This record gives sequence, C-alpha cells and structure tokens, in this order.
Amino acid sequence: MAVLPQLRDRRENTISDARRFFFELGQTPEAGLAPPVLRSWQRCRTGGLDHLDAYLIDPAGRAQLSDARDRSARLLEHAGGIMEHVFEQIRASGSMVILADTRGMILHCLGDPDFVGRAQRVALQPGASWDEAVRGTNAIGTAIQEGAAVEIHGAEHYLERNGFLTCSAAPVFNAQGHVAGVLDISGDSRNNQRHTLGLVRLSVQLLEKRLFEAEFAKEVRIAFHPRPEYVGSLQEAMLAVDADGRIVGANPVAREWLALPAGLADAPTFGSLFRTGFGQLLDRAVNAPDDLLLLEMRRGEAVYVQVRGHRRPRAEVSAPRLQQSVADPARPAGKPCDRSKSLITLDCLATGDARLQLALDRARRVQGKDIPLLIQGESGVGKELFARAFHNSGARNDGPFVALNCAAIPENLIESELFGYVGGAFTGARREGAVGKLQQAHGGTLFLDEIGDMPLGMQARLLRVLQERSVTPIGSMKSIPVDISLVCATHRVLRDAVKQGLFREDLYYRVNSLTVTLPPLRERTDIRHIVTNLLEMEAADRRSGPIGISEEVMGFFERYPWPGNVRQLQNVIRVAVALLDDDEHEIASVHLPEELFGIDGGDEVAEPLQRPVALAAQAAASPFAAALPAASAAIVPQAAAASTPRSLDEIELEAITTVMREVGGNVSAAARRLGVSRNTLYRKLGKLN
Ligand SMILES: Nc1ncnc2c1ncn2[C@@H]1O[C@H](COP(=O)(O)OP(=O)(O)OP(=O)(O)O)[C@@H](O)[C@H]1O
Repeated sequence: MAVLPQLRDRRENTISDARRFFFELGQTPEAGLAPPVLRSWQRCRTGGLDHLDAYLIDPAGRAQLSDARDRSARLLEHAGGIMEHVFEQIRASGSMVILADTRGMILHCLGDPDFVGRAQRVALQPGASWDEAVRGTNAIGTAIQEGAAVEIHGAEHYLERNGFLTCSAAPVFNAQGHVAGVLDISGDSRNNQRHTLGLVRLSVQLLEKRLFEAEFAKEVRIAFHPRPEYVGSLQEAMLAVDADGRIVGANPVAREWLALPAGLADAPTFGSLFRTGFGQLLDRAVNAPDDLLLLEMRRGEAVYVQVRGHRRPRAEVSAPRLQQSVADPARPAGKPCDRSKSLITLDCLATGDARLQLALDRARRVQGKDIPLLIQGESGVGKELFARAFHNSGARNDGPFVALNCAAIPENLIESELFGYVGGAFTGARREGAVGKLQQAHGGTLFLDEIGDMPLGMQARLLRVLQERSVTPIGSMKSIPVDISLVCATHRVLRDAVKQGLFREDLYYRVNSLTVTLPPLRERTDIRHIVTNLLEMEAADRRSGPIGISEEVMGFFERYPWPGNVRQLQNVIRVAVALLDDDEHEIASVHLPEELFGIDGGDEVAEPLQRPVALAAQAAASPFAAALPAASAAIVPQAAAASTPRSLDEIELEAITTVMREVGGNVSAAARRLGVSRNTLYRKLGKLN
C-alpha cells in the first residue's frame, strides 16, 4: 500500500526543515529525524563528507566484484531464491532488490527495468560500494553501521543527489552474531510502500534461518520458544550445540533473548542456560523425536524445545554385521541407513521390490512441489513409515512431522485435535487452550492417516484450510496462516467412498494429486531384506550381539501370507527375539509364536499352512514345509518323494502318529510341528480314532 500523499508531504517538510538546520545552520535538529538517521548524519559530517558532493566513485571492476562474490558465496547461494521471491512481490513498483556484502558492496540485484536505469546514475549497481563513509546516509551502509534494519527515505539520504531514492535495508547476521551482508529494497521515493521494511525484515529472517541450517547441518540444533506454535516459525530461537554441549552458533532471536555476545570466545554451554543436561535432552529427543519438550531455563522461564539433527549414535542403531545362518541378502548400493522412524528416508525404504520402487520414484518426483500425496495400501504395509520417509527426504525435514489417525480418535474430538482451540472454547477445554495438529505441522508435514474415515463435516473444514492455507482455532476469531505439506493415507478405495457419498469429491481431488499404492507384504519380493532390517533393529535394541535366522524360518516367512503385513512380521520377529535365550543368536521354528500357525487362532490364519501338511509332516515334521506351495516342496527330503505312492490319508496317519510319539502325546507341540491348529489336529485325531 502506498503512503498517503498528505502524510508524505508532512514527512518531507519536516525533513527539509531538519536539513536546513543541520546543513545550513550547522545545528542538530531537535525533531523530524529518526535517531538512526541523525546519528548517521553526524557520522558523515564527522567523516568530512560534503552533502553536495556530486563526484561518483566508479563501481569495482569485474575481478574485484568476483572476489567479493567468492567471499560471500554462501550468502549469495541462499539469498538467490529469496531475492527472486521478494522481487515477485514488488515487481512493477519501480524498485529493485539488492544484496550487499559486509562492506556495503552490491553483489547482486534484481530490478524493474525502468528503475534500474535511474539507479545506475547513482551507481546503485553490482560492484558499487554503498558504505556509509563514502555514500553518506543510505539504507545499506547505515544498516551495517547501526547493526539494525533501517529505512532511509528521500531527503534523509545525506548526499543530495540520492534524494530521489527510498530504501529499506536489514543486516543479515550469521550464527556468530556478525553481519554477513545486507538485503535492501530501493525504489523511487515517490512510490514509497509502507510495508517494504517489513518485507525486508521477514526475508532476512528467512535467509538467516537458511544460513544457520546450512552451517550447522551436521550439528544438533535446538529450536525453542515460550509458545509452542512459534517453534518452527521464523520467530523461533535456535542454537547449534556441539557434542560437548557447547553453544557453537545462535540465531539473532536466540542471541537477543539470551543476551549472547557476538563471537564464540565466551560461548556458554547448554547446561548453563537450561536446567536439563544436554545428554538428558538428547535421550528424551531420541525417544520422542517429533515432540516438543518443555524445558525450564536457569533464569526461570519455561520454553518449548525441539531437537533437530540429532541422530542416535551409530552403535545403538545397527548391530554389528550379522553372522546369519542365512546369507545376508545383498543390499542395494548406497549409504548405510538409519532406520529409526524419525530419520528414515525414501532411499532406506528401497529394498528391492519393483512395485515399492515405483511408489518411491513417483513420490520423489513430487517432493518439494507442494503436491499432496495420497498413500494407499492394506493395514500394516508401512504407509505411515513411507509418509515419514517422504517428509525426512524433503526440504521440510527440519520442520515437524505431525500425524493424526482420523479413525482412531472419536468423531467429536477430531475437530479440536485438528484445529486447536482457545481457552474456555467449550466445556472440558483446557484453560490455556490447545494448539491443533494443523498449526503444529506449520513448516513441516501433516500426515492424516485413514483420511477415508474422516467425518463429512470435518472434511468441509479441512478443505477450507487447504484452500485458504490458514486455520481458525475453535472459539477464536483470528485465522492463523499455516504452511504445511499434506500427506494422507487410507486403506479404503477413496473413489468408492466418493461414490457412496462418504467422502467429498472436492476434497478427494485436493488430497489425491498423486497416489502411490504400497504392495501387501505377501506380494513383495524383498521379504528377506525386510526381515534382515527388522532383525538388525531388534538386535540393536537388545544390545546382545547379532541375531541370525535359520533358512527354514526365512523360507517360511517368504511363503506365509502375512494378513497383518509388515506390522505382523515385525511383531513375530519381536516375539521370536524375546524368546531367545541369552546364549541363543538364531531364530528357529521354536521361537515363533503359536498364533502364526493358527494354533489358537481361527482357521482363517491356519488355513494357508494346512494344505501340504501330510507331506511336510512325514518328511521333516517341520511346520514350515506346510507353508510351501505343493509345487515348491524343495525342503521335503528325497525319501518322501521317492517312496511308494500311498493314499494321502495313509501319509497323514503316519505323520500324525510319528509326531505324537515324538512329542510324548503333547497335542500343542504336535500341532506346532505339524503346522496345523490344535483344533484341526483334534479333528484329525478324532477321525483317526
Ligand atoms: N520397510 C519396513 N521396514 C521395517 N519396518 C517397517 C517397514 N514398513 C513398515 N514397518 C513397520 O511396520 C509397522 C507398521 O507400519 P505403518 O504403521 O507405517 O503401517 P500402516 O500401513 O500405516 O498401518 P495402518 O494402516 O494400520 O495405520 C510399523 O511399526 C513400521 O515401523
């Protein structure tokens, strides 16, 4: 919005009065000048600068400019995209966006062609120095001198020839508290825009955040704020902490808040600022990686903290190389993977199944493009893990990953969970209110699991949020902007739900820009890889050395139909590992839970194990052979195949009596060895009797 003409005239009159006082009478004007401008005029006069000076210093030559750009390479790299974005906002307003280095030399600018010509007449162009000592009061040089954002309008410029400009600039601070450069928007003073300084400030905060994250990508970063909704925003305070708990970097918010001096010489330790030890915080963060932790500062306030960039020490993540009885399947080439949920990436999920690979490739293509992803698949196939990996592999990986299972919470709570509420919004509401998942996910990813089960009324509200990109908590009149990447999952066919009137068509198109379908475990060709990975993770938790698996069990796993998909497999492995004695390091048939063979379950689960039972039992009394399709009875010993043809009933009788004898008449043990449920075995025994 342009400044009202009357206001502008009034401002210009007071400044011209101030100029007369200062330049003609040599006095200090008592009013009409902002303190930074007055301080700057005084510095210029002390430095012997003539306000009528018309001599233009030539911009630096190409080599000098290139050296300066090299010195500020990181700044330029991160500022480029931000400057383009800012330029889009001010396009056609007769202005330009400028980036200058610590000495005020212009490194890069983007401008409207009509204004660029005029700007060049006063050397507002790459290579020119806008150091206050040579150009007098100007936004770039004065922001450096003042160490703060400034706006220098028209006649506030010290040199008269610059009076046609209006400029807003803010210094960019690095993590050590030193100025790393300046971002400026300059334009014709007649087109002064009221919000320009705000735009510059915000853009600088974004630039500082990117510089900080790039500099400390390998360090643990602690983001904090007294209000949880500000963690993840540009207003959050951020510290980088080394392995010894020393603060090695702080963003300007943290510096101001903690009154940290510039430089690193007297940097405090984490423990001197917070009541919780750094190691203790990391332990809590590993167990609750996406949560905001409430910490008390030594000086008394409580703040919400999010730990970023913390990885579980390697030794805890993956066990030493497994000496498995099954040859460890070759892993796809690439970096070793950290498979903890908080760090898993799409690359880590690629374990060789072609259909999964297709889903991974498709998801990678939309990464960073603000396209909602819909993940379909049966329960337990790994939809949530996929969503986390999608988040962790993208540019938002430092932001929060917030999950909400729409089927798991009562219908009347979904609204407050999603949108949050202000204190006293309804009976039973917490006095201090609550931040909804949508707001919590700001700057990161919101994962809506079982979106197909979301009530219709809620669908309409969610649609509005996605369209308007803002959320209004229950009981509030204020809408809060939210920037989220949306990932949804469902085991339903959403299109059918739309046809049945259970899912809004407009929301369907919103959430369904790209759909990926994860294959059920029984159809995957990489079960060996998954088993190996799960075993590694269990071994790491058990901390008692590597765990192997017999070929027999692995073969069974590859053939079992896994109605509960990876979740079921994971549980089976967990139970098997728990059943291992301390000196045992290999999972064998005895470690598998009975339910797997339908012993205590219904015939539904047991059924796939029953088909070749007689052959398998006779051959090896192995429950795993039972899971083999008849055509692949590779583990059935030759003797069985070569024996004289007999009726199936005869073979079955012989198998059952042999096994019953071997287990001393224990029906449960016999059923387990035969690979049938206890009920089935009783039935068969009844028939035999
Ligand atoms: N490739 C994998 N490797 C290791 N563990 C996996 C893999 N895929 C899934 N899991 C594990 O299986 C379990 C189920 O996965 P997840 O919760 O992601 O499935 P889901 O499809 O979202 O299930 P639901 O539909 O029931 O919510 C989780 O504990 C997850 O960590």
